[in-house]
This record gives sequence, C-alpha cells and structure tokens, in this order.
Amino acid sequence: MAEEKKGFFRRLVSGLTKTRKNIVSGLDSLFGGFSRIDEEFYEELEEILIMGDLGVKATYSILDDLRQKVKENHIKEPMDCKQLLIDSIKEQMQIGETAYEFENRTSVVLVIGVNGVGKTTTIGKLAGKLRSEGKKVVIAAADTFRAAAGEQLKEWADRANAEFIGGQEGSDPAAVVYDAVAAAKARKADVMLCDTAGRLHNKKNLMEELKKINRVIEREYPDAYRETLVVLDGTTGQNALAQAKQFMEAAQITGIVLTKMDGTAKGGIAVAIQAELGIPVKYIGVGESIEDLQKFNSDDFVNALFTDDAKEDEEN
Ligand SMILES: Nc1nc2c(ncn2[C@@H]2O[C@H](COP(=O)(O)OP(=O)(O)OP(=O)(O)O)[C@@H](O)[C@H]2O)c(=O)[nH]1
Repeated sequence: MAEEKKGFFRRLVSGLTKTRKNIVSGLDSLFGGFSRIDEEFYEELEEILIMGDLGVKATYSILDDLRQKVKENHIKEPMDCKQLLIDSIKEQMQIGETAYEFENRTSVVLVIGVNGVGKTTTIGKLAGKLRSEGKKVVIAAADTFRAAAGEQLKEWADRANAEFIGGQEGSDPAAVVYDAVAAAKARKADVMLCDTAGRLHNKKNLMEELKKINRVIEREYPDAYRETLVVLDGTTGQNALAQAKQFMEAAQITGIVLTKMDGTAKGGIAVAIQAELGIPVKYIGVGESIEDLQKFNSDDFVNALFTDDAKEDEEN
C-alpha cells in the first residue's frame, strides 16, 4: 500500500510538471529575490497565484491568511514564509472528507461535461477500476446527441468487460437510462455509470434533459445511491471554473473530475474549484491510461506541487 501510494505520488509529481514549474519557479524567485516581506512582495505573490490559475477568491484568502500568519509568527525573511504559504493553500482547499460512497453501494453515477473534456475516457477508466475490484458495472450511453460518443464508450465498456446500453443517435436519453436501469436491476449491478450530453450553450435544454433523466432514476431505481460528477478539462483553467458554475445551476453536483492535468500549466485550477465552489475534486486525470485516473487528495496535490525536481531525482 505504501509502495502504491509512493508510485502514485511520483506520477502525480511528474504529471504536474508544467503546473509545478509555472507556480513554483515563480515562487522560488520571489522567496529568493526579496530581502524582506513588504507590500511589493505580496503584490508579486498575488500575481503568481492568479497567473497559476488559483482563482481570485482563493488567492485573496490565501494572501489574507498569510499576512496574518506572518504577523503572528513575527516572520521577517521571505524564505521563512514558504511553508506558511503551503499551509494556507492546503487550508483553502479543506472541505472535509471526500466520500466515495458510490463504490460501496448500489449506485448510479451521472457524468456530465461538455464535448472533448475527457468524459468518455473518464467513464471508461472508472468502469475499468470498478471492474478490477470485482464490481458489476453497467454503462449507459445517454449522450445520444452524437453517435461517435456512444461508439467510443462501447469500446471502453468492452475493454472493461462492462455491460453497455446505448440508443440510436437522436433518441431520447431518458429512454436509454430507463433501459440501463432495467439492465442494472436484472443483473444486480453494483454501479451504473451514465454518460450524458453536456450542451452548455443551451442551459434550459440541458436542465430539462437532466431533470428527465433524474426522474426516471428516482422512479425506477429509488434505492440507488446517487452521484453526479462534472468532468472538466484542466487545461482550460478559469474556463473550467466557469463551466462548473454553470453546471451547478443545472444540477446538484456531488463531485468534479479534472482531466488532462498532466499536459497543463493551469493545474492550480484544482485549488480554485475547491476553495471557490466548495465541491470536492474527486478524481484527477494525469494521463491516458487507467491508472492515470486517481482519487484526488488536496494535501498530496499541494505537496506534489511543491516537490522540487532535484529532490525527486535523488529519491528515484
Ligand atoms: N493527457 C491526457 N489526456 C486525456 C486525459 N483524459 C482524457 N484525455 C484525452 O482527451 C481526449 C478527449 O477525451 P474524450 O474522453 O474523448 O472526451 P469526451 O469529453 O468524451 O469528448 P466527446 O466524446 O467528444 O464528447 C482524448 O484524446 C483522451 O485520450 C488525461 O487525463 N490526460
């Protein structure tokens, strides 16, 4: 288990290389370049955090907290406030224990997200993980808006050996969900993963569609535990935050999946999401294989961001 955790941490550190360089190299020159903690120091810190995609709200809270800690602890040297900054970022991200209840109960997991964010891949990876734990999985392809979405999902379902229920292009998504619930009940599935179309440009339609899907699940599968995950593309930074806010208006979101965190300098968005929206990031994607979808832990994430390369190389 310890080995597994270490392996994951290493993958996280290497996946976050660009984000780490973006944020930490700026901070290192800030801590090294200033001889005292003054207004200019705080202004530069503010700029680094904003540019690192931590979001305006989280950045201001972190700065307020840091100012207070610096005062209380009578810190004079910029270098000495690095750990305080790390602690402040962690504190901003605290939203209590993240639950993964759906793994242990008969559940329906609705997955929402706009095209191209990595929704299909995420469902495929999740199905693979659940199957490897011996769980029975049904995948409902309720994104009937695009035929290609269903085909791609079927490939993942076949690979994971999960049951796949789809519909014709343009058919009623709620009808697919109805069929999938029937299949899940008949086969005593543990988890039903449900892909949905995420047409944000037409919020009213999206809301109606999700409501209809929810009605079917509530009526046909009242005992199923419910989870609604929004998938966001980590490379889009603040745009991902805006998308999350819009989805929050359309549905009761229980968690976020942040994908493509390996190829981006904008990984600070994970801080913005938890600090600003108070919704847990439940998984992050740091690559395209199944093991690259990982449960998110904010302390590990912040530690990975502040791990320096030289030390990592030494340990390896
Ligand atoms: N590097 C990297 N690529 C990812 C990750 N997650 C998904 N991708 C890639 O992102 C691309 C889009 O992923 P899809 O799963 O097809 O996205 P989608 O949201 O289902 O998109 P549509 O099917 O077009 O609606 C694919 O090439 C995936 O391999 C990740 O964590 N890291």
